[in-house]
Amino acid sequence: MDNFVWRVLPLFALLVAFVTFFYLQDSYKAQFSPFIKLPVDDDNECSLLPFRHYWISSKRILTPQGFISGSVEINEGKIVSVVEGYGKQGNSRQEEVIDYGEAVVMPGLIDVHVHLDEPGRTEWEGFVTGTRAAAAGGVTTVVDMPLNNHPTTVSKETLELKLEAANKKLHVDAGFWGGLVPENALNTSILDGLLSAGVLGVKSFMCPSGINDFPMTTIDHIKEGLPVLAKYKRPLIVHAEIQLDSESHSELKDNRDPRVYLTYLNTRPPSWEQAAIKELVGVTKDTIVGGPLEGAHVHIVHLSDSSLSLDMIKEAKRRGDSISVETCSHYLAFSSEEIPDGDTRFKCSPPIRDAHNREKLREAVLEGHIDFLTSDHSPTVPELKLLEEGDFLRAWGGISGLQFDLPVTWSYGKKYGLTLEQLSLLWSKKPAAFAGIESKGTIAVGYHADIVVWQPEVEFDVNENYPIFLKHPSLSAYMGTRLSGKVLDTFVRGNLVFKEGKHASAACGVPILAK
Ligand SMILES: NC(=O)N[C@H]1NC(=O)NC1=O
Ligand SMILES: [Zn+2]
Ligand SMILES: [Zn+2]
Repeated sequence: MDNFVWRVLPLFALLVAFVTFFYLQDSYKAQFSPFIKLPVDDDNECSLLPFRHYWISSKRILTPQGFISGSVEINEGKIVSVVEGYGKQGNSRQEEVIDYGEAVVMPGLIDVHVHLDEPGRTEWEGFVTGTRAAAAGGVTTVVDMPLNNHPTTVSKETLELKLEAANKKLHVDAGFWGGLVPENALNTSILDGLLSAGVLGVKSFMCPSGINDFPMTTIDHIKEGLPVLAKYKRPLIVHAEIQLDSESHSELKDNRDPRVYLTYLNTRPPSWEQAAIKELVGVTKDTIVGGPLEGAHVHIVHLSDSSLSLDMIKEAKRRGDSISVETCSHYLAFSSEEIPDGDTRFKCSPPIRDAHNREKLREAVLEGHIDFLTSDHSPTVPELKLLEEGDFLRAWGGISGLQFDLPVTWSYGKKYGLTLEQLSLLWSKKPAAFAGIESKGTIAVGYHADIVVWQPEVEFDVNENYPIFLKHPSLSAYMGTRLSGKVLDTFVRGNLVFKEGKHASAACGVPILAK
């Protein structure tokens, strides 16, 4: 008997030591250890805060009922109470209250249109740089596009590659769009597999995408895909341009200077957007309640043309089609007249059009005809932007903007009458509802504590000294501009992931998969 005790006792002691060690490790990591209450060393940590239960207080907190002065109580990543009255935090301990004074506390931005290009083209962007820049800009969720990465995300297997590539690299949360291409449109079991695997919807191009393994779809391919999407109640998002090579454009070709922006602008007239949208609204009429495509939804990405294209979308909405539309920061900020010769940072498709078009687009935003805003962050390597040659015709089309979503749309928006309340709906609540991630985008009880704290009145210059966290800061379309709206701190599910220029060292964003 004695013998037995002496044999078992050391083993038992060893087991207790092991269990205690791992318990302490884990609870230390998760920051709710009952033993350790000291501020954590932030190396390898998700949050720059030492606690999981705390209060954020401010005189300007944006809630669904408007601005309040008060505090938001956060516990384990969620908002557990919103209390009116500045300085009243119930029975909180002083050190667990972060007081932001006059700074605005707002839902984090949700940018549902970014190309982070991983796997396969990390030299263009990548999950680490892209999501660090997002966090620095107050963007707490991104939804990544199925192309510019290689292979493109067009099947269950390629989505798995993307998820593998994103593992431990996300500094904010990320959802993923799949791609609708002829192959999976004509073999809907592949499309079914992609949707079952959790993409939030699928994206297609009605013109060449610029990426070889992402071929364009015609309206017939789209008609094949929509019933499958209807079954899952997930949107089809469309790059709506159809290449029309009219004679007047071929005449222009002989005599054109590729360094002049107008040369490029003339190659992609509004009629391209109009042709695509005309075909799309011919299909969305069947999405009305009781129609043969009920449950399907079509979303038009990056609308640039604010004339006939917008009229057709408005008319389709009026008759009850399930259709929505986004525009991007750069179409609201810039006009073709201002783009300097050779400055290919501003090349994108559809192109940035003239100031009159921009005014009408801004009006449409104010009047609620544009459902939400995105960046269409689509960078590349400097060599493909051909900045030296300044050749608008051959340069990569895509604008780098992700880090500046908030200050750009605010700086220009406030000049044409956009309010902070409208801005927040356009960047948080509406894109959350659209992408089916409704646990996000609002400061109210039960929602994820995804929050940006910023100072709308503070101006700053975007120059070589400004910390841009993207892979290629020099490609930023906002380099050289003065903007209003300084982001102080960013919280993702309660983790303080960015504070006054510094990131939490661990990447604790999670992939968002549709069920
Ligand atoms: N492939 C890709 O990212 N294309 C994007 N770039 C752009 O300017 N418009 C787009 O659709
Ligand atoms: Zn596009
Ligand atoms: Zn895009």
